[in-house]
Amino acid sequence: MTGSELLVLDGVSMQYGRGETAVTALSGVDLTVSRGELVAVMGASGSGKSTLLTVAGGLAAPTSGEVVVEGRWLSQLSARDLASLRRKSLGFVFQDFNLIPSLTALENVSLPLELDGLASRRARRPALDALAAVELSDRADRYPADLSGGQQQRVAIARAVVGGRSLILADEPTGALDSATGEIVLRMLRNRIDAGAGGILVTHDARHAAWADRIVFLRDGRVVDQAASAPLSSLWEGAQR
Ligand SMILES: Nc1ncnc2c1ncn2[C@@H]1O[C@H](COP(=O)(O)OP(=O)(O)OP(=O)(O)O)[C@@H](O)[C@H]1O
Repeated sequence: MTGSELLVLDGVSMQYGRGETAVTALSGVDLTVSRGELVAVMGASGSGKSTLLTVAGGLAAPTSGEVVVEGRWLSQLSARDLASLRRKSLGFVFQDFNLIPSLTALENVSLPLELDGLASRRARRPALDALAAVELSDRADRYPADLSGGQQQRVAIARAVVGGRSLILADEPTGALDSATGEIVLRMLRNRIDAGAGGILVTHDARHAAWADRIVFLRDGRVVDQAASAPLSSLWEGAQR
């Protein structure tokens, strides 16, 4: 490792169940995500995309192989240290936003910091900064129900990066949004990555994958191809002309 890697998957395989009913969801996956890098993961339904995020985020241990987040081998961590690393280093963004309806945008973004033991008074400033970065300062006191889908997803991105969380794992974050709103959300995600985070973006949409630096294609749990996204985005731009 060179030190700029936020995430390394080294020969990661994941099997659900045992015996005849066992399903191999990932098979020998090698993947690195560095600071400032967004990697899109594409593949058919059932190809292992969500499993890859689950394993990368330390939510499940792989059957074999190693996951290294910010230089720390997840297999070597106690359950407590793993939970702490997840809270401090990782941010998840889901298709359905997953905001807490009874909390304002600001409170939703503050929550991970408060769960980490920061007094809510002290969590306010970094939470406001994170909301400003997704251009939602003026919506800080609104509840999720008063925000559009795109605004809710931008709050979710703010929550994912608040307090210097460095690795963003996004599972179809644009799935519930129309394509123009999806583009705005991806631009915000891209801005956060350019500011020094790193991320994985699972998407079915090649136009959205074009926001990434690299695209990894999964089939039956294996990485079958990798491409720089530039040719894809120029293809798309060409098609728009
Ligand atoms: N908890 C589980 N128990 C058993 N099998 C599972 C479980 N989760 C996923 N699988 C299986 O593992 C394989 C990969 O699933 P996964 O959800 O990672 O794929 P995916 O590419 O994210 O699919 P989709 O695009 O439909 O969300 C599939 O065959 C799926 O049925």
